[in-house]
Amino acid sequence: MLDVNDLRAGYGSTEVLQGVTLSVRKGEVVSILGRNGVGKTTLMKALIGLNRPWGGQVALNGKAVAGLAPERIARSGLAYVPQGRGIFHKLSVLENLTMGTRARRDGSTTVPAEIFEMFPILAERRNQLGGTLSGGQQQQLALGRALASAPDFLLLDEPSEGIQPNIVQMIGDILRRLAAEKGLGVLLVEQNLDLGLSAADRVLFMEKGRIVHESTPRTLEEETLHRYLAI
Ligand SMILES: Nc1ncnc2c1ncn2[C@@H]1O[C@H](COP(=O)(O)OP(=O)(O)OP(=O)(O)O)[C@@H](O)[C@H]1O
Repeated sequence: MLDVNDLRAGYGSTEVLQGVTLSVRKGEVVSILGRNGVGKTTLMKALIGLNRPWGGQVALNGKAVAGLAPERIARSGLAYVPQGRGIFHKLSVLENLTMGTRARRDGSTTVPAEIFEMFPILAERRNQLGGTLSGGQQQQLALGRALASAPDFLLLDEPSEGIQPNIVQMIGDILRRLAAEKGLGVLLVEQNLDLGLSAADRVLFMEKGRIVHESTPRTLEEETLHRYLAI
């Protein structure tokens, strides 16, 4: 579903992504783990078009999307939950969710009812300003907004950052469900090993702008965590 080949990107004259190659199948959850600064966020931004790739290919459902504007990539079915959530603080919960529908391919601007079923707190607080929600509620809003675009594929950058363990677990359960029931492909960048391992079918380790190791959560060896995460 998502095929990335030899992707390169950076800032100024510094190449951060030095040839990332990976693929994620329909219905699969893949985690990317790696130390601070190895390029995980840069990878997310290059995939969604916020950083223009310097080279390489990105294909979504077989369609080449590298170098397209973020809006066009979003309309191709890729949704992004950024690090820090990126919600609109001065807009209501419902308005935030409606922003997500802008990337829908069917032109609908109605927030799907299933988003409120998945996140009951968003239904309860639909008229409240985004900025007044707690961190965990904002993270649910960011995920709900991404899902409002009815994507085929979801990118998440550290969704567990700064939120309570019970919400982290809820997000992990939802990602698994979306993959299993809707066939969504999910690529997740995480520092939180619990979420990164419990939600994933496969785990990729990143170092110096490349994917250097792959494992399944079940077969992962402690030595690998030590080597790539210094744990
Ligand atoms: N806007 C920017 N301009 C210049 N350099 C940047 C910019 N953003 C990131 N970098 C640099 O690119 C490298 C990779 O950063 P990136 O944020 O992708 O890493 P990361 O693996 O996501 O780390 P973290 O877990 O800390 O978010 C780092 O050396 C960082 O300092």
